[in-house]
Parts: sequence; C-alpha cells; structure tokens
Amino acid sequence: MCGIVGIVGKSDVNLQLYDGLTLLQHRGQDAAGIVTCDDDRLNQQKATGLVRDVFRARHMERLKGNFGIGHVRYPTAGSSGPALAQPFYVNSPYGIAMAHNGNLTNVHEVVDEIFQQDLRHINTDSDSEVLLNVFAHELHKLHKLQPKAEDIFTAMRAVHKRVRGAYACVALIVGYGIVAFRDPNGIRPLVYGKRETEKGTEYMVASESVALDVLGYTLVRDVAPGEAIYVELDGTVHSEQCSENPSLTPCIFEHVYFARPDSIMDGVSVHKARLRQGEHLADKVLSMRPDHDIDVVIPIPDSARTAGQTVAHRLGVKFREGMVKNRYIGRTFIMPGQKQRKKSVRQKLNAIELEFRGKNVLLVDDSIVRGTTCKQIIQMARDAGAAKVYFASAAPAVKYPNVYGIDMPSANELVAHGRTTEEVCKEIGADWLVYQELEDLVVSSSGGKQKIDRFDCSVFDGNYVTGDVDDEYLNDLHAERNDAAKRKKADVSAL
Ligand SMILES: O=P(O)(O)OC[C@H]1O[C@H](OP(=O)(O)OP(=O)(O)O)[C@H](O)[C@@H]1O
Ligand SMILES: NC(=O)CC[C@H](N)C(=O)O
Ligand SMILES: [Mg+2]
Repeated sequence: MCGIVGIVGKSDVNLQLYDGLTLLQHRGQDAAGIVTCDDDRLNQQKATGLVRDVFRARHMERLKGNFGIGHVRYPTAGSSGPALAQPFYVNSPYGIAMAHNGNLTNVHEVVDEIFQQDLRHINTDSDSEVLLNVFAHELHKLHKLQPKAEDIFTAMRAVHKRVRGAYACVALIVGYGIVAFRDPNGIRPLVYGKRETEKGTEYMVASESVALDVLGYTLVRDVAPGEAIYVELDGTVHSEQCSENPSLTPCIFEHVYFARPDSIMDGVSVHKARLRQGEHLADKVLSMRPDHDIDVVIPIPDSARTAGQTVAHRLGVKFREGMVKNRYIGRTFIMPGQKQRKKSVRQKLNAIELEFRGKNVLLVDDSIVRGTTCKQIIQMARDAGAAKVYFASAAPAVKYPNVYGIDMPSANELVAHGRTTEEVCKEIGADWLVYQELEDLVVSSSGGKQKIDRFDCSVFDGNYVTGDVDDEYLNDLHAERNDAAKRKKADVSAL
C-alpha cells in the first residue's frame, strides 16, 4: 500500500511534498522519493528508508520547482531495494515521472508486449515501471510536439485497455503539468483538492484526504474510477472518464487497517467505518455470549483503537488503553520479513500490568493476518496476569492472498487459511476468539455520502474484482513472493 502525492503550485512545492509524504508514511515505510520540475529540468531524490531519513536539507534545496510528485513505498512487486524506489522516470516523450499505488495483475504479459511490440526495455522487476512505460508509449504514439488534454486522455484510454489490476497514480509531464488517474475499479484511493494563495489556486492530489487537510487544501472530490484529471501548470484543470466500464469497488482493507482514521475515502469517513465495525462486533459478542464475563476491553494500538471504543461501549464494560506503543517503531505488518515483524511487535507494545492482573480481558484488534501480533500480545496479557484472554477481530478471517497492493502473496502464511475459528483460537493461544462477519464489515463501510455497492473483499472471500486472478496466477505469486523467496532474493542482492 503505497502513498502518492502530486502538487501543481505557485511557488516551490518541495516542502509541501515532503510534508504530504510524512502524512502518508503509514502507507509505506520502505522507500520514499520526490521529483520536482523547474522549467524543463527534473530534480529527484529517492532512496530506501523513511521520509525523514531519505530527504536531507541539501536534497530539499535541490528539489526546486512549482510542480512535483512524491511516493512512499510498501513493495508488492520486485525487491525492496533503492532501484525500485519511486517515482520512476522515462525521458521520452517529453520526460515523464510517475508514482503508483497498487499492483498490476497482468504485468508479465505486458512486459513481453512492451519489449516485442513497443521496443521498450524495463530495467527493474517493478510493475510501476511497466505502467509508466505503457503510458509513455501510448502518449508517444500520438506524436504531438505539444500534447493537449485530449491527447493525454486518449493515451489513458489505451492504458486501461492494456493493463489490469490496481493502480492509483500521479504522473508528472515535464513542461505541462500532472495527471492523476485511478484504475476502472477504483481499488486504491485517490483524492484531489485545492487551496487559494495570493499568487493563485494550487492543486494537490493524494492517496488520502488527511494530506490535503493538514496542508490547508480543501477536498474537492475523489478521482473517480477510470477517470483522469490533468492539471496544467497554469492551473487549468481537465478531467475525463477514460475507461469503458468504470465501477467503484474500493479495497475494504483500507477501512480496516491501511488508511488513517481521519481520512475520507470515496465519501466514507474511515473513523466512522471503524466505529461501526466495533458496534457490529460487540453485537456479535452479545449474540454468542449473552452472559459474557468480560471485565475490560483493551485495544491493540494503533489501528484498533477506534473500533475498540465502540466494542466496549456497546458491551457496557470498561475501555482501557492497557497496551502502550513505542511511537518510534513503525507498522509491523508492512515490514518486509517475518523475523523483523516478530521482533518489532515486542519492541513496539508493552502491557500495563494493573489493567490485566486477575481480569478477563477482551483484546480487540482490527485484523489478524499472519497472527504475528496477536500471538505475542496474548502471551503478554497472560504474563501480565490476565485471568482469561479473549480476542476479537474487527475484520473477518483473512484467508486469501492480496493481489492489489497489499503484500500478502501466500495463503499458507495467513493464520486463518485452512483453519476454522476454533483452530485459529488454539493457534494464537486465546481462550476465545471472535471474528467480524463480512456482511457487517461491508455495512460498516457503506454508510458514507455516496452509496458504494461493492467492495474488493478478496482477502476475506477470495473474489478478485478484476476477474483475471486464477489459481495459476496465485501459484506464481506465491512462488515469487513468499517470505522465504523474498529472503533468498535479499540475500543474493546483498552479495
Ligand atoms: O496478524 P498480523 O500479521 O500480525 O497482522 C495484523 C496486525 O498488524 C497490523 O498492525 P501494525 O503494527 O502493522 O500497525 P498499527 O500500529 O497501525 O496497528 C494490524 O493492525 C494488526 O495489529
Ligand atoms: N503497495 C503498493 O502500492 C506497491 C506499488 C508497486 N507495486 C511497488 O511494488 O512498488
Ligand atoms: Mg496493529
């Protein structure tokens, strides 16, 4: 789940891009990059690491220009090394840089096609580099010395025909402006906003509205599925639907885990969705255990804090922040290897004993994926003297791989894959385990201003909205990206 940002401003945009990326850091911790354009020169800084480590004062000084784009990366294709940090760049036509959130599902076919038909070389195993080259090729084909909005939209229409999967993107075209676009299913989020300054209106696109809020931009709206929005350097905005069959099916896991609660996505407040998740979860607890003996509800920080509050309220029991989080450790789930994830959970969370001793505690987390977090937390709760440790997940059991920008490539790394709830309960060491019903999760996310008929719930139900993901694809993905395979790749590249 990467984070992307793009700004067409009236003065240097480097600091705004930096701040925007910091606000999206929760979406990707592996690498960060910014590209700005000053007259006809691109300035770039990208590397592995967190935003605060990648950009030094000397880089920021160099990143001159009134328009630019940025990216924070959480890898789902290729390695996590510096060569795959984004934005990517191609020099022809015009000079284009691109930042991508999502994952293409037909990348192998497209790579062959790009080489055989378009005579283009892809130098990394990043799907984002492929996407950039498809866009560049389609724009090049039109052979316009000065591209107009309609040319960009024509290229975009061709891109949607060639690639499949999830892609929320922002591209910078040297000398012209930025283009924001979203795949025909709108799987990954993308919003745009504007702000007035003395020098005129500035425009910003970002993965999440929180970045607009904090930088003083007003949210205009979401980029629609299949739509492209082109902002020229003078601030002229063009938009067009470029897909033949757009249909909004956003990824529901954004509401469960990825997004910040203060973001609004496709009209849905993530905070509200999580509050509703907690209510539904409590109702399920009450229906299964009307005479429950829970003394206290303790959320697992950070992501379960919101749902935990409504679980406790609905159950009529105390809510206590009994787990303290070390704010200097990043998100563990999006770390690249299991060893690092395991170690980080203990470094990150610690129990306040007096909230546990002698009590029947209900631990609430947003989800259980590999089981890394809950296993250790349950043990911590026991070590802190809890009498009974119950566990509630605000999402249903995660049983299937994700192919749209979340690095869950292997079913057998998921603790609930092929296991019943009772078996998972035993595996994680809880006294009782309850999962949210998928129907209730969907209802929790559907309450926004615009009615969303369908979500991508593939990690819960195995239905992939792009319709092209079959067993063969999933087997290849597993072989390429399971933890052991990634470790092997990393060892080789370290030689
Ligand atoms: O079952 P697992 O594989 O452990 O994955 C699920 C856990 O990982 C995430 O937390 P994370 O630490 O990444 O981020 P957070 O601080 O936002 O909760 C998520 O919130 C769960 O706690
Ligand atoms: N999580 C994402 O959005 C990843 C983007 C892209 N597939 C990459 O691996 O860099
Ligand atoms: Mg968590």
